[in-house]
Amino acid sequence: MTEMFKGVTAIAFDLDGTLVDSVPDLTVACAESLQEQGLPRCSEASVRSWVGNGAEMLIRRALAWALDDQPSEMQVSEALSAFKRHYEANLTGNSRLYPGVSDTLTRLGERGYRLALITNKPYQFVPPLLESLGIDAHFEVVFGGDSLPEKKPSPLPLLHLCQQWQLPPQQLLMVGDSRNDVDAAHAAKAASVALTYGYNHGEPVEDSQPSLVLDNFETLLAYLPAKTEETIQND
Ligand SMILES: O=C(O)COP(=O)(O)O
Ligand SMILES: [Mg+2]
Repeated sequence: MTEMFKGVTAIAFDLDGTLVDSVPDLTVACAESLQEQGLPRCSEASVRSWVGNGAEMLIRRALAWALDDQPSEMQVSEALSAFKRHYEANLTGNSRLYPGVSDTLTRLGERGYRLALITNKPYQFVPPLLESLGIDAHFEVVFGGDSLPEKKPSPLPLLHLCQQWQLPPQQLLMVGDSRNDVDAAHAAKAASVALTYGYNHGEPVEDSQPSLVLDNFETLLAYLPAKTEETIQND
């Protein structure tokens, strides 16, 4: 199984649902913003199925649920700015890294892989969240959902990273929890690992046909052995 990702030299990680269980704090911010609009508060289970396509889409889905109708653009913009205000005030109170994340990132770095973070979360929240969880130093490059003109499932962030690192996409592995990550990897012609514990709109993530499905983050280590100078040059 160590041959499976033989050509891989760089790994891009998704954030929410892959490295961190952020839904408890997203739920508070989302529920507070609905309540400010005079609407019912949403549950954590609902947010778990709405998250994954960025903050604006999360708010659109929450408003559509609370109104039982499509929201106006004015409602979206008001609820979105309320959401951002609440989320910024409490980014990590109840957000936790999944088991093994910190050690596994350290080991992968030691093994010679270049590590990047590609999330659909608005960029303004990403560096403070990574710092507060103590994992910011692992990533050479960090893209948020608004860092580039398109976000996942577009392949653009992955292709942009490859261009920046002068890497053929075949050398990139995308590790995520949702079809947005897997579809982006497929479209970029990169390999993908899908983790089953995250958020995938209530559907099994294996349906999107990733290269590999794993139940635990640290199992990645079994598939990604140390890169020697020779393998890096020959890849
Ligand atoms: O903000 C979101 O929708 C989630 O972002 P991520 O799963 O791409 O990290
Ligand atoms: Mg995710």
